[in-house]
Amino acid sequence: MPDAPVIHSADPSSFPHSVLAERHPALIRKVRDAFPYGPEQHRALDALLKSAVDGAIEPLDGDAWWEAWGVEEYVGRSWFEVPFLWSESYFYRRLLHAVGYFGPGPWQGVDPFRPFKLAELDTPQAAEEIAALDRLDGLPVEEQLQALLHGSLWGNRADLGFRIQAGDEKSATPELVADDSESLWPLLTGGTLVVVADNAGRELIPDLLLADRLLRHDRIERAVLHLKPYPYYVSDATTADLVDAVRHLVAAEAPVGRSLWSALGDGRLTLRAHPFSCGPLPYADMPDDLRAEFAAADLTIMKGDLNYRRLVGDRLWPPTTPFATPTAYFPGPVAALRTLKSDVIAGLDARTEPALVAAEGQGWRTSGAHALIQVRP
Ligand SMILES: O=P(O)(O)OC[C@@]1(O)O[C@H](CO)[C@@H](O)[C@@H]1O
Repeated sequence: MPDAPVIHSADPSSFPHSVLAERHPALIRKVRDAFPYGPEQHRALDALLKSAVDGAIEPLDGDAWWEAWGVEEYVGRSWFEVPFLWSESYFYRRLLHAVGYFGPGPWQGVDPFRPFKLAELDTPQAAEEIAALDRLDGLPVEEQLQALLHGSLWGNRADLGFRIQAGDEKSATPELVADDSESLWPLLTGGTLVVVADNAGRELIPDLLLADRLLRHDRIERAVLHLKPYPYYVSDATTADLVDAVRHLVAAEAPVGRSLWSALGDGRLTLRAHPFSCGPLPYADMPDDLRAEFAAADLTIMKGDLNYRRLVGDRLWPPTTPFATPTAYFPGPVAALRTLKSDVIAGLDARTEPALVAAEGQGWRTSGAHALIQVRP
């Protein structure tokens, strides 16, 4: 595979630098304000705040996965010197340690982001997504599925980490910078669809609506939903968030709630929470068991910005690099549904990037105003 520079955070004018220097401290303060933590956690959060801005990577004692993922190699180096993908992921691990998530103790398993995720389920926008389902029923199946695909795509804007920093961007240039959806439908002919989920709440609900319709119309026999094994990037969906979402749909008396409940019960919809889903590495480095799962699927859909970074590698590709190039290693057909919230991009045609730059400078890469559907059959 051709190489492109790995993204780091050292340049103070860069997007990754702003995530480490601004987004992470703001998030620590937000989490601290949301819970009546004790003195031990306050001390640990203060220490993390200091470390994240001007400290060095410390060991994560007794954490076998992180030892395998290179923590030893980076110990003692500045957070800003190591790959951006790695240091961000490490930040979330450290934040969970600071609040006692891994225990033992009374705060073990208490998700520090849960209040923010739950609030999302009660927004008017979430209610509108459910109400819109009734209007879909009268449409031809193809149109229903296309509408739900777009719902799942744009649901990715509902990312709480991103909204700690960003405004509500509007764009003058076309919203979809790449759209391979025509190559996606022929891959859904009755087999297994893997969805590697991203955010809970307003992104997970449309993902579930799409999976339910595909099952109902026999476009797939089985869906496998990959969730995070622990809280991550603020709003990433865990099993607890999936349960909240399905219970929310049932409580709203939307028939899809019961339909999902029974699909979970009879195995047409199954859940996974692989440790690598919270790993700091690109999917090119995935372990063999995960590779075998993706290889067995008829299609894997990667949701969201972080999964895109991990799929193509967190590198500054020339934007016209074909999507098939950095995804060539992936063991089966793969699609990315993503709103653009970081510098990484591949698979644009020759006219798109100059048009975006002329209209918006480099802001189009990170504003969340644009999205893509890319497929490598
Ligand atoms: O994966 P998601 O939820 O779509 O986005 C995650 C995100 O907000 O976090 C990173 C910066 O903190 C970027 O990759 C991206 O903007």
